[in-house]
Amino acid sequence: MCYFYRVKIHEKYLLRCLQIAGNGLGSTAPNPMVGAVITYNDRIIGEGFTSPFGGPHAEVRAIDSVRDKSLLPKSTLYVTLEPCCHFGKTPPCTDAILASGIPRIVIGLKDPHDKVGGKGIAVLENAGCEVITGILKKECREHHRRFLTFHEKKRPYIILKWAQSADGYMAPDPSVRTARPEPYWISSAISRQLAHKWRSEEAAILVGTRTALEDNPTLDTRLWKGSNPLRVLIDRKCSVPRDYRILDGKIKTLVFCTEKNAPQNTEGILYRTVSGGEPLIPLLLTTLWEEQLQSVIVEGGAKTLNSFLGSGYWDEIRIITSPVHLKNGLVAPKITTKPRYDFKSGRDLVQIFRND
Ligand SMILES: NC(=O)C1=CN([C@@H]2O[C@H](COP(=O)(O)OP(=O)(O)OC[C@H]3O[C@@H](n4cnc5c(N)ncnc54)[C@H](OP(=O)(O)O)[C@@H]3O)[C@@H](O)[C@H]2O)C=CC1
Ligand SMILES: Nc1c(N[C@@H]2O[C@H](COP(=O)(O)O)[C@@H](O)[C@H]2O)[nH]c(=O)[nH]c1=O
Ligand SMILES: [Zn+2]
Repeated sequence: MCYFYRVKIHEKYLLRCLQIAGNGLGSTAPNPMVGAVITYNDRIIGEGFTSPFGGPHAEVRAIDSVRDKSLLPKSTLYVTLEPCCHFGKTPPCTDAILASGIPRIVIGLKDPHDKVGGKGIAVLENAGCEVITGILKKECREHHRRFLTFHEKKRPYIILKWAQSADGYMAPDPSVRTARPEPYWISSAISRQLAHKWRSEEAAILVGTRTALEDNPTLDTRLWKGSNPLRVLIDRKCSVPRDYRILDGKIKTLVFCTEKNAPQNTEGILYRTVSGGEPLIPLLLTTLWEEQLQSVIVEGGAKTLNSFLGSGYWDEIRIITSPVHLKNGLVAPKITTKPRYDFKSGRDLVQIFRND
């Protein structure tokens, strides 16, 4: 069979791997959301994606799903990321692959994890398997971008998100707001549901001090089915009252404050001290990395978003623009690059920007 035709076949099945791998979004971390497909005679005979953390990995689920196991020694395994070769919560996937007798493995990307990093490929090759790598590399990098950023840059993947009016404001003039702290909704109900879906896909959600004080936000996923991200609050002086929702302890919350203001940790609320003098963002990101948080969605306010933008610490921006005009208020951050893509969410326009 000609080389190019074979590459096309490999691409076709790796695309299917990527399609099913997305089912793991928001549930597999700290494991990557891998997709695996097994083919025999150009026909899919098994499929699997990574289980929620602690459960079997994609390769093992794909092998388990094959009805006629006698076909395995004549089949090909496709997988978006190099199979693991170390014991975590589950045994190495390379053991399961070798035990199954699968002779050919097509891998999208080498795993940057310290414990893998090419060792999985070496184990398979040393056992006599044919290993083909580098197919659909760009697409696999895109799919595994949270996991790759976490391991390669030693920080979480950062998404900046905000809603703005058609004339570029994130909040109206304070005179328009209620005395009680609560969010001022600019985006439509359907976009707010979308924002909760986005929250469910990330490991952490972060807001600045004034947002916590002025909105008293919950920062959960109540409008979507999925897990709540860990909440992160920047509050150097510990000025947010203890009876505010973000400090209710119902969702694990990290509060960044200066040492002299740090109260005792309580169940669900963990204080992380930062020195007053140093730039906060790099310290904060290192702490999130140490906490094994692979992604964070920053939901404002303007000052917080601008501090991420200004220091270059962002990977993705999601702006929801409503057709409503506020005329004045809190100015939203300004982006000079072009969006990667956009779409309508009800009456709102959603724009997605990327930092690469
Ligand atoms: N439309 C939308 O999508 C959203 C709108 N909002 C609105 O935005 C408003 C709040 O925004 P804004 O006033 O800009 O305030 P922020 O919520 O961004 O909080 C700013 C404060 O947080 C602390 N902080 C943030 N980043 C850093 C940093 N890098 N280093 C040190 N401290 C930091 C500082 O507190 P300190 O100086 O006290 O130490 C700073 O003054 C609210 O009215 C809210 O309703 C909020 C979120 C989303
Ligand atoms: N105003 C505004 C947003 N505001 C963000 O949502 C937070 C409130 O979250 P919750 O308390 O969980 O409902 C708020 O503090 C701010 O971070 N989000 C949007 O999608 N659209 C909007 O118009
Ligand atoms: Zn594995």
